[in-house]
Amino acid sequence: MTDTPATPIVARTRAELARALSAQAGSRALVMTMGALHEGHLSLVRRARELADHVVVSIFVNPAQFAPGEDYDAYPRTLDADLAALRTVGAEVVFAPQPGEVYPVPASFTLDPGPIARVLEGATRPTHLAGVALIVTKVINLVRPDVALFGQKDAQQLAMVRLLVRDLDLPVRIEGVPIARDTDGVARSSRNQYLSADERVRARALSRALREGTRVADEGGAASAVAATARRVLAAEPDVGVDYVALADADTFEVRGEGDDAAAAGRPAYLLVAARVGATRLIDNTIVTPGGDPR
Ligand SMILES: Nc1ncnc2c1ncn2[C@@H]1O[C@H](COP(=O)(O)OP(=O)(O)OP(=O)(O)O)[C@@H](O)[C@H]1O
Ligand SMILES: CC(C)(CO)[C@@H](O)C(=O)[O-]
Ligand code: BAL
Repeated sequence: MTDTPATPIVARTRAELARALSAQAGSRALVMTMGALHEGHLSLVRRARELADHVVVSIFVNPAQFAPGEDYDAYPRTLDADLAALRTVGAEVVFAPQPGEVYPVPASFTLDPGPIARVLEGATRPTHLAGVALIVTKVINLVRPDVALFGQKDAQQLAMVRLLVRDLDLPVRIEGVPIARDTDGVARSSRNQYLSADERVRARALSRALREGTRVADEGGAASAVAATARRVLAAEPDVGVDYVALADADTFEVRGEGDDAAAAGRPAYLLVAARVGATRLIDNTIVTPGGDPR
């Protein structure tokens, strides 16, 4: 008998979700997304299938994590194509609610992730990670997974989710999944759809900056030299506006400043970049281990 993956069951309400979950026995993995699925998302689902008997994917463009003026309305919504893609990787249940189902009354309760929400992504998007924390908590409570998977592309989000689970004792294991890249090095991202052909070429500067920074670290360069090299690569690309280039400790996500070279030497750190290519804001990162050479 051939095992043809079925089209996932789509639950649009909490009641439909509860019904779909009640039919599952065994362990369950959750992959949360905002849809417009690409190979990065599918790699999370494939890994989820290795880790649990059942996989639930949420598709929800979460208004709470967008500030006024950001791209909440423009964000691509492609549910039919998403379901077809999920069929190929064997996700069984898709939770795809409308905002009114998830936030049924004007919500009064908020979550403050603390200092991690105020640096880097949080400096540019001050309410973003609080909005992510809220939806992650809610969907984990609704789905009750054994394991939830998040991409390392959103490294700060992953670090924040680990803190959330630790601090609030959420009964779930968090698994990070490596960044999926296109053949030109660009990290897969739903927002890549916004790029013109010319901008798409310019977007390569982000991963190039990470590669150059990694080279400097591998040659023994100190954290400040690694960051300066990545910054130079981005500055050389026309029409690319840098929000930040930074290093953050891989364990604590403590952001390394000027003068932290000695503390950063020999410790794995995220080298993180955020930049606007035309009107599209992209992020990327890699892990480096800076040395002690200030250059
Ligand atoms: N290239 C990628 N590699 C690994 N994980 C990814 C990648 N892109 C997204 N993810 C992960 O998929 C999950 C859902 O992300 P999301 O739906 O926001 O996709 P996205 O492509 O990051 O979208 P956006 O362009 O809005 O940032 C997150 O855990 C995110 O880190
Ligand atoms: C985790 C998430 C699905 C919450 O809306 C979102 O922030 C994302 O797609 O990374
Ligand atoms: N992947 C992060 C979701 C956001 O930018 O809102």
